[in-house]
Amino acid sequence: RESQAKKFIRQHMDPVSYPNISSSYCNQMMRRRNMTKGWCKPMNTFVHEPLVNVQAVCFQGKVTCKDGQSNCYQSSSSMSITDCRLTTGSKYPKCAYRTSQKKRHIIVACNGNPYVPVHFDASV
Ligand SMILES: Nc1ncnc2c1ncn2[C@@H]1O[C@H](C(=O)NS(=O)(=O)C[C@H]2[C@@H](O)[C@H](n3ccc(=O)[nH]c3=O)O[C@@H]2CO)[C@@H](O)[C@H]1O
Repeated sequence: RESQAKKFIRQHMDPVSYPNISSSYCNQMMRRRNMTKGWCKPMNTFVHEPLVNVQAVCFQGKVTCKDGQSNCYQSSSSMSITDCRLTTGSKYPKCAYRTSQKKRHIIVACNGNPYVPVHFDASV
């Protein structure tokens, strides 16, 4: 069984493939990281920073999560991310994504011991 921490890494970490992000990056990565099985995940962000830098966010600016919980943290610096958003005409099992590269502060939820990211809440 996949831990929440491992799931976060699978779904949101891609430290290596910045900056030559092509327009097909999301179509490839959403499949490769298993987010197009059974359904097309509507929205997903990949973070192009070293894992240790993203893990450090759990000890940065405390903010309220979208779900009202208080275990969310906003990165003090902006990070290179790629947002993958399902296109309107997309029909399962053909999951077609728009790839957009951004520099944003990320907001993650953290849990457990060690206290690590377990959920990607938003970017600002
Ligand atoms: N406070 C918490 N503390 C601890 N755990 C918490 C907490 N909150 C949720 N979980 C857990 O996380 C799990 C999970 O998958 N939540 S999810 O909302 O569906 C994820 C969103 C995100 O993947 C993606 N998205 C969204 C925006 C964006 O910019 N970038 C971007 O990628 O879209 C998804 C839907 O929005 C779930 O098991 C829930 O229990």
